[in-house]
Amino acid sequence: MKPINVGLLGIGTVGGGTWTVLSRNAEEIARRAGRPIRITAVADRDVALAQRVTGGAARITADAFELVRDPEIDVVVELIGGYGIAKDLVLTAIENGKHVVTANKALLAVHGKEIFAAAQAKGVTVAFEAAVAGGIPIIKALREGLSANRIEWVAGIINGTTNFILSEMRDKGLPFADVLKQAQALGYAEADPTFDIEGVDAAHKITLMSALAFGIPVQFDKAYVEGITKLEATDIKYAEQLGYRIKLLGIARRRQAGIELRVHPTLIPTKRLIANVEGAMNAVLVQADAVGSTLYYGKGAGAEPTASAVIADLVDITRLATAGAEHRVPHLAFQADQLVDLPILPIEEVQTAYYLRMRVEDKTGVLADITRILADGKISIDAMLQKEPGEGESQTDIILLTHLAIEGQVNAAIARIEGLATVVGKVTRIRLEELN
Ligand SMILES: NC(=O)c1ccc[n+]([C@@H]2O[C@H](COP(=O)([O-])OP(=O)(O)OC[C@H]3O[C@@H](n4cnc5c(N)ncnc54)[C@H](O)[C@@H]3O)[C@@H](O)[C@H]2O)c1
Ligand SMILES: N[C@@H](CCO)C(=O)O
Ligand code: NA
Repeated sequence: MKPINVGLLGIGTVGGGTWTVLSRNAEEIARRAGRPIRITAVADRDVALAQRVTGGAARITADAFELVRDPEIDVVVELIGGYGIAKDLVLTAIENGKHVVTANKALLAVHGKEIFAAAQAKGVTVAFEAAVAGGIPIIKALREGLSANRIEWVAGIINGTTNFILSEMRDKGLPFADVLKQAQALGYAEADPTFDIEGVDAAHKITLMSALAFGIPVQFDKAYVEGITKLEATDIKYAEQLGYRIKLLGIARRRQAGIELRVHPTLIPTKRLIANVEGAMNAVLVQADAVGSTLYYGKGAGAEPTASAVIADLVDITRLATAGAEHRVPHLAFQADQLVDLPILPIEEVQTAYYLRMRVEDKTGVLADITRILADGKISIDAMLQKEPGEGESQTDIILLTHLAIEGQVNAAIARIEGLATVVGKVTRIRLEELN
């Protein structure tokens, strides 16, 4: 049968992996897709790299625009990254009637509305399994596998770089900067690693999952984003003593008043499976009304795991090209004219539990003052850890875990606690999710 012709934009980490896996498993992939899938042309500004990887088995160009307009190309795979040129390339490919596969979560989280609308109007597909949790088929699960359910929440460890950093810091006591360098060398980190460590990459991914889970538009600008750069080793240690691990979690949760969409370091009970996801591994936990909770685990970054998702999308598109466009699955799980505009709740209205650490003068009555302030704010305490002052010290740490509370009220209580003469400096506040 006539092969489907793929034009590959960018042959770096993921592009290289895609080339390798597609070459290695060509026969088996063709048996699944119904037709051979061939990368016939590659555009990379590093022409020498493209020649090295392909060994002359594809046409190479430095001009990506030439490739997205090439009438011989059926599907464009965009693996350049970023919101810049990638956006123009994807829109031009769509305009030229080509299906698109991309791993670019930044592009879709920020410009998804425009890109999906353009694809819908043109009758082509933009597939993005690789954009969320790399090789884990979470897009397919949310879009197809769980389509009977009312999804309540999605929570995931969806950035390999930060999970790798947190694991290595905890287990080996290695400094942050060294571990970040390792993550970059292993090909996990984004071109700009601040996207990883400041939580932006995870926010791109949870934004996409929130659209798929709740049938809302893609709204990255409304996500609350907090990374791991301010996390202190002391809190990782105290959390362990209380039976929790700290993970950078992306959370999308349905509430009465709207949707919570947030990324931040989070205490999770160590006994939960997801708390034991270590290194560059990713995991996504989905709570839905009929099936209950389901957990998806695997490699969220790296050349071949990400290529696995890119190629699965290529297989879907190849089958679709044969079967006819009427078999298309909606990009965001819900029909394009059925999206609802549920508000994204501001972070002050979010409801979660909290870990609070404060340094206090070791005097009687301190704890009573603190608990009174919390009670005034309708914040109840679930657990407490009070350290003995060190030899010759007059100050000590108090760590409190709260039950569910409204963030705005917790912030107000923290301000009052910090105003107490017996409380030294700032209160450290980390959110906590029981995930049950
Ligand atoms: N690396 C991962 O583990 C991973 C996982 C999931 C998703 N992603 C996403 O996949 C995409 C690619 O990431 P990567 O890690 O493979 O990046 P990379 O930097 O390794 O590869 C990008 C390639 O694009 C080429 N390129 C850059 N600008 C170009 C231009 N204007 N024209 C032509 N070629 C150009 C570069 O020369 C390079 O070879 C990004 O969107 C990234 O977020 C990466
Ligand atoms: N930089 C990303 C790549 C996968 O999307 C991560 O570390 O998870
Ligand atoms: Na995926």
